[in-house]
Amino acid sequence: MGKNQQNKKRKRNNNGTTAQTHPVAVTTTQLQLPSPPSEPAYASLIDGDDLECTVNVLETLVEFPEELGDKKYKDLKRRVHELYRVLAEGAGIGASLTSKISAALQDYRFTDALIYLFEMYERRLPPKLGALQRWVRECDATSAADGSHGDPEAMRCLDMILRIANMSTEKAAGAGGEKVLGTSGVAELDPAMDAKGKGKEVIKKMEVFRAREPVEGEIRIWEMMQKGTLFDTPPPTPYPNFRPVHHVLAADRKPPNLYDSTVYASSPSAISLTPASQRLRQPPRKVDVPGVPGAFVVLDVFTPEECLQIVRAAEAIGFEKDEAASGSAVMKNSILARNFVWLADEDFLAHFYNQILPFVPASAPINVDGNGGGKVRGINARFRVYQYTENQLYRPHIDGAWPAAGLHPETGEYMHDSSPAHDPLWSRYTLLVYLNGEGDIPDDTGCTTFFLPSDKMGVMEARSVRPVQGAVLCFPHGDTTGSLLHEGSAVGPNGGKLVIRTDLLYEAQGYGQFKPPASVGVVQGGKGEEGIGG
Ligand SMILES: O=C(O)CCC(=O)C(=O)O
Ligand SMILES: [Fe+2]
Repeated sequence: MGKNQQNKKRKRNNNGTTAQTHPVAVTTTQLQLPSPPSEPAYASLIDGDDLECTVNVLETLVEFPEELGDKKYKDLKRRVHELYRVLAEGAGIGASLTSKISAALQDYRFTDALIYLFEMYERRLPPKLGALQRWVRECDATSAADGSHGDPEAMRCLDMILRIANMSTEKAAGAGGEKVLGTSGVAELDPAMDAKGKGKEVIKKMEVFRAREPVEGEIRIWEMMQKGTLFDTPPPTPYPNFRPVHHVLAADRKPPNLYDSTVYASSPSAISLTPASQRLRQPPRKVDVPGVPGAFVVLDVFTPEECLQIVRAAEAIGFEKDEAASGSAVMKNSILARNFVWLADEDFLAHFYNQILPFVPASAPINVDGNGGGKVRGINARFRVYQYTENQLYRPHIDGAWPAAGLHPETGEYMHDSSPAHDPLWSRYTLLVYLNGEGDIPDDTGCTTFFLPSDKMGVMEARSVRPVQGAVLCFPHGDTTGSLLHEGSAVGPNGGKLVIRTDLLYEAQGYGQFKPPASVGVVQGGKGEEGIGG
């Protein structure tokens, strides 16, 4: 028995009971006859020596933070993180600020929101991922097809939200994260800005990133769709090797939608994969996205012919419209793409996974709260194939984590979360497969654009990635360290963009109590939910 446990036992034996008290009515007379407790009230739950010992440990770690790199502190770090949140929320500061920020954003009171956000940032109060995602959605700071960005005040709020989201990584990342810090350890407001944050450019547009220059052999799928040449002969109905496995009525979607949603499962021969010997450009290779930590493109994962087959299936079966019917998801001015929800078959998934496996992180990063660390295990079978036409976009958001969708092995029933309880899988990275590229999308439009805090408070860097046919863009999402704020930027005149969104799955078992927040990953879906859990 350890010293502290012995102590605890000794104290209990002395009293005969624990010091736990029950609420009793107290009269003035009783108050005049105090019997001072021999120990402070916390003795009932935490032993005085235990407490002292804990304080000592924490003091030492504050003095020697490099020690925290050791794996043995995983549990401690997680608990401290939870304690900090409880403290902040218990004092009512975090909770009330969170709701004030939400209310201000909902009412377009961006200046008020900015003040509360700055307070949250200065106090270093850690918000929950769900709150961050909601705020980002409420800013609705969408840019336009001409490249102009959203309301400058909304963009400034986004900038502050990003800095709040990055607080824990700044501390954890040391030098790597320091670029957003001012001399006091907290980024400072730019003196050139007035109280409303006006008088400065909000977005610093960086050069568009091309993972590769245009090459021979690209298939202009959008052009074919426009010209009516996607199919040589009218496609058969029902479309071969695809079958509906799940249908949700518009009103039952979360949040309610104006349109129903159907999931179509493919069978193994649905997409015929190009034999290795006939692949013109291989093998796949990885290119990091400059200035966007954690984001990279894997080129030539799919051939142009494979991309074409996917779009043919989606078009023949039908892209569905997607518009939230009520609630805050009825967004202010965003125009959303249409989508086709495809539950990919094992063969296709295995091919996709093998193509990207050499380039993806073998294990998920461990967050400051101790979550993460699970091994990479596969790709989420639930694909959302999106089709954006001119001016359509996907407003800025942070993607949420998702479970592994699949079919029940015996009943064949669609399961939103198909991984067994003893071996849970959750996503950690977003995968975006570009089905078309340069030839179909007018110059520098229709990119996936990341927003990052610059070294000036109130100014964000916009870093756009140009779609390249058959390439896959990968980046961290959910509560993974370094989750990235991004948008599907508006497509220019006469253009069309086709892209698949899915996720990279990691083991969640045994790595903290990782579970996505309630608003994330538990919704069934289309784009309406994406602002929350996309
Ligand atoms: O279309 C894009 O470039 C981005 C799509 C996206 O962010 C998503 O599906 O989560
Ligand atoms: Fe996204």
